[in-house]
Amino acid sequence: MKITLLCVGKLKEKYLKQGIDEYSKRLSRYCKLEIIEVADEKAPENMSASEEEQVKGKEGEKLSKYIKENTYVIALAIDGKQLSSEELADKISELGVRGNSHIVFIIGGSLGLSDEILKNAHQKLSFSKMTFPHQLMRMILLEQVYRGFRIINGEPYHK
Ligand SMILES: C[S@@+](CC[C@H](N)C(=O)[O-])C[C@H]1O[C@@H](n2cnc3c(N)ncnc32)[C@H](O)[C@@H]1O
Repeated sequence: MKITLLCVGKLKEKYLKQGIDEYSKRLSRYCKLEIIEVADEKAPENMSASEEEQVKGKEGEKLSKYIKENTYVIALAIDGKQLSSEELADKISELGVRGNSHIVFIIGGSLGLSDEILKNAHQKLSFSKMTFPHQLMRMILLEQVYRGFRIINGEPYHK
């Protein structure tokens, strides 16, 4: 199975880089992992709502270039559907069985994802009602995907 993380913005924090490297290494046993970053647009304070939409739209266009056919697209969104770790594992497993062996997770930038990206995704996934910084979200997602593969394979993992 191939897993792509499609992200707006660069990963800058060293401590997060270390965590992401660790989970990428662990995941290499289970899937082919690819992390793609697209540049974020400048988003100064005090932008109007329409300016914010423009920023998200431009970022969305950059993301779209990397969304290929025959992939299952999961957009991370606060108002998406919440899943337990077991349910995420089931989803990954089900997609693998159905032959959708390429999942693309999309993480937005500081303003979130464009309506277009959210509308076209197969699923919107929420990790809670709280807002996480996009760089941290990347690591949390990788940990949950790793946990998912451990669950699928019936392998022990700390509770
Ligand atoms: C800083 S957040 C964006 C906040 C923005 N105000 C919004 O409502 O989307 C950056 C990205 O991280 C992801 N994210 C942050 N918190 C999340 C959560 N609780 N569940 C799912 N994704 C989340 C989303 O992809 C979001 O676009």
